[in-house]
Amino acid sequence: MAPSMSLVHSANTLNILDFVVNKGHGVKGLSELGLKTLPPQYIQPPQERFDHTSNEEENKDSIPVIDMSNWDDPNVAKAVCDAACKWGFFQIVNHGVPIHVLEDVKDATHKFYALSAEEKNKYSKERSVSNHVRFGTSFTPEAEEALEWKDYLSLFFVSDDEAASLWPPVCRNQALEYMKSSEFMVKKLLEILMKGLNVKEIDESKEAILMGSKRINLNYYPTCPTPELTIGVGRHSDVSTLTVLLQDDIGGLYVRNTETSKWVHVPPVSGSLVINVGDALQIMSNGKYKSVEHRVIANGTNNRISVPIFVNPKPSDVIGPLPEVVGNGEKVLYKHVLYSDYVKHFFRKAHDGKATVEFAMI
Ligand SMILES: CC(C)(COP(=O)(O)OP(=O)(O)OC[C@H]1O[C@@H](n2cnc3c(N)ncnc32)[C@H](O)[C@@H]1OP(=O)(O)O)[C@@H](O)C(=O)NCCC(=O)NCCSC(=O)/C=C/c1ccc(O)cc1
Ligand SMILES: O=C(O)CCC(=O)C(=O)O
Ligand SMILES: [Fe+2]
Repeated sequence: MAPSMSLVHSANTLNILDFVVNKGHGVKGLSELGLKTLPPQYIQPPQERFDHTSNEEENKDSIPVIDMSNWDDPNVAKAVCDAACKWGFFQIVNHGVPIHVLEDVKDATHKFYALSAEEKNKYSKERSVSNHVRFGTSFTPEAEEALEWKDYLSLFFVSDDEAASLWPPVCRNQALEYMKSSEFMVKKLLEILMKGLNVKEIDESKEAILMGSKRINLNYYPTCPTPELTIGVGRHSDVSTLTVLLQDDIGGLYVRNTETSKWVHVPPVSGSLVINVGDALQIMSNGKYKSVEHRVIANGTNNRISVPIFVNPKPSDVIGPLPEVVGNGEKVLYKHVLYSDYVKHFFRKAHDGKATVEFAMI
């Protein structure tokens, strides 16, 4: 049901956290109230806001767009490994994931968010029948001083049967199809990246540690009354091995250039997927491949969605620099950590840029 006018007029006195978090309206519900000003809970400290006055947007740098038509082309392998070392981010086109699968999962994301607050709230942390399915808002509201202008549905994949019984029916098949059709591409990318580290083949145990678990998030960034005061997602790096990100045509994702520290926009490219290195691969590669800080700005005129697949080690895996990488006597930068401990550490605090990986530093 649409929020009543009395609710709109009493927005100043509205208990924002109750409305957004407990009642399941999310920031989407807040956006649809038509607020003219941003609730104070969302006002980010100046250093976290996007500085439109700086020349960052004029920056001519951009992350590579790599054509994957020929997986066996050595130039393609070089472009992938170079991008993973320098940027930690690249976009791929002609990647083999059918375009209709990408369109379908974007449509399904809109359909999920079009459900009533009551329906979506059945999947909230408090009500969800499983912690493998979670609808939420911001990142970790309990730990954040300022909230992020974003809602999400996070789905941890265990099996088709579990997904069939637990995942929301409006988006379940489309999310599964996107994950399944990306699998070949992910495996090929990991093969290329491993070759670049002198790891000749991905045997069963390597495959498990690189891609033993998967999580898909359906992100929704509603139109914001004063986008310059808040943020869609704060500065962070992913804790995955690799992330496959599908974004729509709105834009707003920025990546830190590791050489200049400037923020570089990742422009929407029709039919492309954004690939980024996560902390687990940075650790396994002993820092050769970079898990790079990124963030998403809030938008004053459009709703935006994105659908990342996080390809991860299994929670029960112990990760550390691979023997093939540090066998030559190079300085070992990271210790071995239980992957689920690492992920819990990430989720228990607000986004804090590149600080998460300190958990694994020697
Ligand atoms: C630690 C996990 C995630 C949960 O294990 P659990 O046994 O079910 O443990 P808990 O239910 O006690 O959850 C641990 C904490 O993580 C929180 N959490 C549990 N899933 C979630 C959840 N999807 N969302 C945000 N908190 C959660 C959860 O609320 C809880 O916080 P707290 O209550 O304060 O102890 C476990 O499934 C695990 O190790 N998974 C490994 C694979 C995995 O999910 N990897 C994460 C890839 S995600 C990634 O790279 C980036 C994600 C990201 C996401 C949002 C961003 O803005 C930016 C980035
Ligand atoms: O929405 C985006 O473009 C990026 C989202 C993101 O960084 C994440 O979910 O980890
Ligand atoms: Fe991310």
